[in-house]
Amino acid sequence: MSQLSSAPSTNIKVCVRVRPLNVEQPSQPDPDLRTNVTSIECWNLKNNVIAPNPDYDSYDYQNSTSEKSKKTAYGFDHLFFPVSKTVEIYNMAVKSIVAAALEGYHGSVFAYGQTATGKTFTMQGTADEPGIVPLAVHDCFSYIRQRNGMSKDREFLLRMSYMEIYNEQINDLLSPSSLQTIRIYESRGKGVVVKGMKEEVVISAEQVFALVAAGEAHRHIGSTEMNANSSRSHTIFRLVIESKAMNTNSKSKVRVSTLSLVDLAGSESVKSTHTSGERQKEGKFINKSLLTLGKVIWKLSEGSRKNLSIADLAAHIPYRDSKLTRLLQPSLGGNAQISMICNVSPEAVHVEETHNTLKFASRAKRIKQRASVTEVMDDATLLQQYREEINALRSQLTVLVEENQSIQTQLMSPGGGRGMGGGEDEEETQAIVAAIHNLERLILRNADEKRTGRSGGVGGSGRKVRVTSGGFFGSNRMSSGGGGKHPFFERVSSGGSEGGGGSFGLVKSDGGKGDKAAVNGASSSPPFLVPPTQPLGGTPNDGPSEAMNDMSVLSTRLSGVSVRSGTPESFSSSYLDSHSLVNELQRVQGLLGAVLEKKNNKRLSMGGDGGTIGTPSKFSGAPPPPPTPTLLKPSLHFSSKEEEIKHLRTSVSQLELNRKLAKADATFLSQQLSDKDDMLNEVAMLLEAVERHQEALERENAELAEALSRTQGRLGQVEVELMQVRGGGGGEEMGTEEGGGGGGGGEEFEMY
Ligand SMILES: Nc1ncnc2c1ncn2[C@@H]1O[C@H](COP(=O)(O)OP(=O)(O)OP(=O)(O)O)[C@@H](O)[C@H]1O
Repeated sequence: MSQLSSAPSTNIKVCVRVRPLNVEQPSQPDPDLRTNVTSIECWNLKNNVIAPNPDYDSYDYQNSTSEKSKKTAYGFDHLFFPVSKTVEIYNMAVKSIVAAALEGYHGSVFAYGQTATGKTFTMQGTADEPGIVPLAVHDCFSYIRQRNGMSKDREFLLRMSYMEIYNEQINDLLSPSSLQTIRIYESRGKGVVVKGMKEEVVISAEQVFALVAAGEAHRHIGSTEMNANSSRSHTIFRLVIESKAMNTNSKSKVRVSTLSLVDLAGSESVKSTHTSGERQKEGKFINKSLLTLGKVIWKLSEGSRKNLSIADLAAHIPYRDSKLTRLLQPSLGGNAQISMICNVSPEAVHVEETHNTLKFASRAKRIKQRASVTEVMDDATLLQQYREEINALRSQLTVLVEENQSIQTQLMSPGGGRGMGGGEDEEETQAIVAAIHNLERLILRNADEKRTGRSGGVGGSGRKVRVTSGGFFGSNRMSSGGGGKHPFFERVSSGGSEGGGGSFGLVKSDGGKGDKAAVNGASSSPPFLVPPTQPLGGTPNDGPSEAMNDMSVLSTRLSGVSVRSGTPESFSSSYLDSHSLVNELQRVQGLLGAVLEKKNNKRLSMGGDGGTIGTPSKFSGAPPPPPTPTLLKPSLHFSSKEEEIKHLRTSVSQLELNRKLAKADATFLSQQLSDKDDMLNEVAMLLEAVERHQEALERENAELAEALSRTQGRLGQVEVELMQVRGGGGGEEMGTEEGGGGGGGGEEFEMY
């Protein structure tokens, strides 16, 4: 693995979005709020600064807010007023991260804030106002179609996963019924690895939306007094992006990056949400993990302030204290471009929560990151595997075509049995062509306009397109709100799936027809608009023709390939545990093997010359075609029947031997595979033990550090007291953790 280029060290980009007071009837005192100044309840918003409104005179506010809070102002990279649209936030704070992710830099976007402040509204959006996730997904695909920037003349393979952390348990939203347990472990060289998460190879924005919509049906949502559709879990949508230069040899380096879009559950107090029972339990888990995230952010910001190196810092950051921070460790750990969108409510009743969010945001703003492009030269990248398989299939095709031609020539020659078997040959050849085509269509290219569709990106000038509705969110098992929480994805989902367990066209193989329908969004349900400007309407990659699709199961099974992977949160190179892919390829190869065998037999019966038939690919699950039994060769002459029978027997036993060898090979290989699995399990167990040990050591360390800092604090106090006793007084105020300082531009506010 090599780090190609490193971006300069930058601070996390932090912006704050103030939600409207009343979303049903948004009325604002000032029509031009975006760049102007306004007061909303107890807050003054001015450009990128949010400060308490000294004139706000409610009794509750005056009595419930500390004097210090009333005088603390906060400044950010961007402050979005209640009238701001999500697309503005996207353009300002997220778009560049998406572009960088496609160029090889890891990127993460978080929505953070108190419950009901609009995190999900921001991340997912509605049909009228698409959120960060749909906007980013659209941009990804349109970026690939464009022919400029660092991605010029590159080919891409994208795959997505969708997960939630609910009550400290990671759930795979793409495969909710899977028995596979998801494990996070840290491995040397690979960093934090999530094992067992399903990943779907994706080729269009619509496919991603359909998958997310399917995942939404399984997300935990519940009603609280503050939010009828409150997320009870943190959700992480992630795209893994592999890309490599086109037209270079197949072993060229592959860039691997990830784009993580995180919708955190909201912090909540039992007092305001009035939860009890299950909701209260969920709330505790949410608050606990957010507290750990707060600690991690605080320590990271302190580390950046003191200019500590990432390695020095890593040992002292309590990533392991929650699944959330563990999963986010690679993003927060330095090698990613990050945007944090902090959502707040302007209501006076939530003023203290808003202060807490703003403090969190201010700390996050101090964290420095240095992202770099990761390039790997590795067979484990899916892109590399696909390319090699395509090459192997192409070689087989060439051989097959040559074989066909020679058979045809013989058939056409006088006495050659004209017209026999032509249709079958054609069918077989096309089966391989379709298999190649199906693999090819999973690889997206930016230099092939015809293949990848038309241009136009989010916020750009392309035409709007319609996809179908047909939602199934009413069946969300946790939703108490009837209509579900996420109207955008609800609407883009095509082909409803009641009860959450049905098929979603794109992911399930249904002979290719589900694929096509879902990608095209074709259905008779009423249409609606998806995020602006994405010109879809058809498959971005023109898939194989219907005729080809129908010809053979070969051609359909490879689309929508799922990979269950030990995916790298650390974006490492050798993480693919792509059993399903390999199985699929083995199956295809098996079928091709059978095709070749059939062809061989046909040729034998015609008296062909028994030449080589293709090189089996490395995934070949079928034994190589049997050697041509020489007894049938016209050149052989036997002096007697006995001699012929003897020869026949030898040939039969030779064939039997070949079969046994092939079987032994297969057994040997599968034994090796299972040994490897056992070994991996053992290593995983060992790693877990080491991890536990490390955790214990870290806890011990943390306790010692705390004791040390208490002692130092006490020492400081003693020194101050000593100075006071001596009459020196010190004069200076002791700094708090927040540090004060700054003096808010001559006003009576202190900038946090
Ligand atoms: N900027 C906004 N404009 C219009 N409506 C908004 C805005 N922000 C939030 N809302 C509305 O407020 C309600 C609560 O928003 P949302 O569910 O997104 O909050 P949340 O922060 O995700 O809450 P939780 O943490 O409980 O899941 C929703 O009905 C949403 O549509």
